[in-house]
Amino acid sequence: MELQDPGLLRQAALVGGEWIEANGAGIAVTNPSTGALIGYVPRLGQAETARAIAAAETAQKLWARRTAKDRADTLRGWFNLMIRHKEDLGRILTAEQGKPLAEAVGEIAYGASFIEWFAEEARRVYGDTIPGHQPDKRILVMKQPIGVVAAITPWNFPNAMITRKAGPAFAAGCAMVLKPASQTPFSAIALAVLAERAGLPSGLFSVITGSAAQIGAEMTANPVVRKLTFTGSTEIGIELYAQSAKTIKKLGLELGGNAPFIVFDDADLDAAVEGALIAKFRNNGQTCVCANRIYVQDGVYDAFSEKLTAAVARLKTGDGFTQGVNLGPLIDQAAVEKVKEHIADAVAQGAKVALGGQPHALGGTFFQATVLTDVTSDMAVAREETFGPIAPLFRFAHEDEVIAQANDTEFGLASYFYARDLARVFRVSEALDYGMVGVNTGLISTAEAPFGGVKLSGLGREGSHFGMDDFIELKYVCLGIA
Ligand SMILES: NC(=O)C1=CN([C@@H]2O[C@H](COP(=O)(O)OP(=O)(O)OC[C@H]3O[C@@H](n4cnc5c(N)ncnc54)[C@H](O)[C@@H]3O)[C@@H](O)[C@H]2O)C=CC1
Ligand SMILES: O=C(O)[C@H](O)CS(=O)(=O)O
Repeated sequence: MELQDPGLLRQAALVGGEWIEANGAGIAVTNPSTGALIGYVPRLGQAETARAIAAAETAQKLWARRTAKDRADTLRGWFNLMIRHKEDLGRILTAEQGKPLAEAVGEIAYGASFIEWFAEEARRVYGDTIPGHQPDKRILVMKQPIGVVAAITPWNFPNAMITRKAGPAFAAGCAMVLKPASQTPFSAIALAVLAERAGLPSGLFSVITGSAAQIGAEMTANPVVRKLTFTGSTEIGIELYAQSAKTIKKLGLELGGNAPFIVFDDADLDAAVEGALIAKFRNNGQTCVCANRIYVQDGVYDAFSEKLTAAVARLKTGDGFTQGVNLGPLIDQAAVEKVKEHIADAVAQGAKVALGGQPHALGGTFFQATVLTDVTSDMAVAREETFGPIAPLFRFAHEDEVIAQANDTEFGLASYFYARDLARVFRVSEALDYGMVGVNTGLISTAEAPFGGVKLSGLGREGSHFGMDDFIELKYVCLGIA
């Protein structure tokens, strides 16, 4: 891989301030576009995780004693390095995850924005004084870092899902032990290389590669870990939630989604098509906030369907390093099988393939961008998160009908709708049972806003000033001044 700074691609893990080299063994990391070997990372487990947690406990105490300004300055230095190296970080990300290079570099900027945002938030963690309940009492409320944080992150945003956690954690004065996804560890390792260069103290940030079950077991059982923050499937989130019960950890869970995307009769159709393209096809449909179900009101169904199909037909699928490619490969063969199953199930129940529907001629894990029409709520694609490039169109007649359909899921992460009537905008925003609502936009994720869901989509919020709270404990001090 051609990098301006080859030192960013390290075949090693960072354990308590010490680099453990893979030395040509361990977990092989391959390019999902070509199958080519990128390199190896060490196959570590419980012992190394325990060592990293112990080092984090020591480093965190010293880090928390620094001034907020000092922590902010270090984080800003990390941000500056991420931006300076964003092309290299993007190339590493495209190589191991597959998304088009422009989109990968965009993720680096998005990921860096969390470090920038929380460098600023670090200096605004304010406590409270409250009028005493007795003449000789004074009440203080202190905000202190929760301590050692364990983080487990997914392959689909191998940079931003880490910084969305590391930013507030380090800003608050915490330490972090991270297990990245085995498919995309090099993006995490490159972040650790830059964190060291930025002056993050040794042991404060560890990146452990290896057995997810063993590493996760230590993270959830070790009482030194006071918070676990996880982004990934609901299935694994539930497992980790249960594993954390015995040590009563604070949990941050960013889990699966099943986002509805609703187009009302009064929508701006061209804007709705543009919004549907980004909400559905960003990262080739491999995001938890992707539009999973597209509901179109009767009066505009045919026009919207025609416009969307024409726009999707213009999307180019291919290797993320090829100029002009919009959609990369799916992450693995299992993802391809799930897309095929959803299409086969829908067609068997009466849906029609308006575009695509087949594995791409490029082979491997490339799949045609697909538009399905006449989709109904009985089909698997309506109930399960596809995590791939299928745009299923559902027809509806009335507002209350589509709200009921949109909310008929155990997930509650992102939702979207296009309408111009102001009363409708408020009615529908309030009625959708989701953590996030995009109105007349298909792209809502930003460091300034609280990202997160309800129901089986998780717990807590990441980003915005709310994002600091998840890494802070409140301490009530009752002062007797008699
Ligand atoms: N809500 C959100 O922000 C996001 C949700 N997701 C969801 O995750 C799924 C796709 O991402 P994946 O990475 O395949 O999810 P996944 O849940 O299989 O893996 C996520 C992370 O958990 C680790 N992991 C897996 N089993 C584990 C165990 N037993 N103990 C400890 N760690 C374990 C994996 O190695 C990876 O690092 C989709 O359902 C998607 O919706 C993915 C990204 C963001
Ligand atoms: O992992 C994901 O899907 C991200 O949470 C989506 S986003 O934050 O990049 O929108």
